[in-house]
Amino acid sequence: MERGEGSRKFPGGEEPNTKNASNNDNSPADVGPSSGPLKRGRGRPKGSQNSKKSKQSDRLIKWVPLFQGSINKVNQETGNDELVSSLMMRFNAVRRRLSQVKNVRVPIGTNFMKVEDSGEEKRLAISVVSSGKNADEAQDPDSLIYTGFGGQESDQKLDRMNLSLEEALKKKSVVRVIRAVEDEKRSQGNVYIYDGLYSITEMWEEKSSSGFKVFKFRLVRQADQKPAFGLWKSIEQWKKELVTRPGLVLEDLSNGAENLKVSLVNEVDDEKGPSSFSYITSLKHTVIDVPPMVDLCTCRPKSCCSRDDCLCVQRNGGELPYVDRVLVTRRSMIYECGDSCPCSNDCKNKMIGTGLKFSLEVFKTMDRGWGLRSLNPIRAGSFICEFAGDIIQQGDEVTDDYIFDSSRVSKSFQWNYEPELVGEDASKKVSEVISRPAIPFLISAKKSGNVARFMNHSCSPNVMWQPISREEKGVWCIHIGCFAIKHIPPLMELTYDYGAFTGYGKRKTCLCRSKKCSGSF
Ligand SMILES: C[S@@+](CC[C@H](N)C(=O)[O-])C[C@H]1O[C@@H](n2cnc3c(N)ncnc32)[C@H](O)[C@@H]1O
Repeated sequence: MERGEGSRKFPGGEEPNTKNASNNDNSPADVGPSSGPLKRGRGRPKGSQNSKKSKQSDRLIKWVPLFQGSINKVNQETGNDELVSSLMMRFNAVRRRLSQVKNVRVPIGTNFMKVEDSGEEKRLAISVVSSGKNADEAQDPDSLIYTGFGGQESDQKLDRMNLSLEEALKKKSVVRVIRAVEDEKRSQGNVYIYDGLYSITEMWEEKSSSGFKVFKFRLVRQADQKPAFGLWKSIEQWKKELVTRPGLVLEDLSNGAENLKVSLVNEVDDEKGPSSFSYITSLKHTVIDVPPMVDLCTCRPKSCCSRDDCLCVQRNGGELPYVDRVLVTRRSMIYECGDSCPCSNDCKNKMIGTGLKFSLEVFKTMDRGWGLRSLNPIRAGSFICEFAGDIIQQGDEVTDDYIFDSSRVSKSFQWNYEPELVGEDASKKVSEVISRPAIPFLISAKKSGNVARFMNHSCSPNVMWQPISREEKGVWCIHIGCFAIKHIPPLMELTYDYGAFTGYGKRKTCLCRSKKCSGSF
């Protein structure tokens, strides 16, 4: 049944393509990107256990003008992709912050609009969010049988949502469908996929397992739409049996070096793989953090990772950089617990060296050689991989295509949350500017490297890099961690901004196809 499933919690942020339904009768609107989130949900009693959250929402309403301040009138009218993307990033930063305080709900149900019909006002269903919990809904990518609304302990009535779905059937109008799949990374979570337009082709009544009348609606996906939910279903199958993946060249490019297989796929031409290199999982030579730090974390195993006890966490301004394995604040340097810290490997302040979290795929692009993507959806802020390779000494001649240069300046973007938007002290703001290290460092992944060497450049990237320092055998060493800037759906190419050309290597013409492409990198 759909009812009650809206209370599923999503710590750590929103899912790719998640929609929040306004006018949703089923579950209270909450913090989310659409018009719904800032209102208190209808039917939620004042002074209930949600009142704390309502206060938080009220605080948000107060600060909305600040949020909108940077959008000029023309853009408010027309919008544009870049602006929407940047707004979503700011919104998600606030959401990440609020998720640290309280979990976030995604409503399940139907969205409707009011229409005039022969002088009568009617409700017409326009979108449906399916939980996928009902056996009929879970499997078929081209259709689903949707259960109507009503209590589980009485007959459903032909009113409100059920009436709006019946109206869409009568009018032969389309509904937008959002379908859920289980989030394999979080036992309590779902990922919501926008699956395009469906028609309601049939409606009937039947008895539920508890003996009450329920309405059922058959929804059929309209033809000639790109697969969305269907693609996720195919990916589920490939992950179970990699050999079924079309274009598979190699099951594991890392040859067992990584904790998860890195598949190699070519659906474009006959090339059998990239030129050879040694697969390593971390930086071969370490870069010593300057100035060297001598203090090591002294916390005891059980108390490690907390704000007060852990010296490493205190170096991060007293805040844990990761919450639920998601990077919550980007800084010039993040200090992780290291070799001499007494904490275990699942310490909340350790990310580097903990292995891949997503099934990654190196694939042949149409025109930029090989690229990298994931078979799993990736939440904004998730750690993707380290940039592994050899450290190039200053003064060495650098000519290869696999250079990571920390002195390149990338386009700035707003990723950290803005304290004033959640009513917090503005002085808590952490600068977005990743200050360039005193001695810039260069990594070459030409001879030795990992999956990061396949990440192509984009002027509108979905991955960012973050310097991370941790103690290894008594010295503090810098690593480069790659994190998702946005929620990234499966099979979307992972790209980062290489930054402005500094003279190392060759300047190249950019083929990223972003609307904001600067032409070269
Ligand atoms: C670090 S490698 C990335 C992996 C590479 N595509 C491969 O096949 O091994 C960087 C090189 O990829 C190509 N490349 C990356 N991003 C590109 C872009 N936006 N436009 C054109 N070529 C790109 C360029 O040849 C660049 O020197």
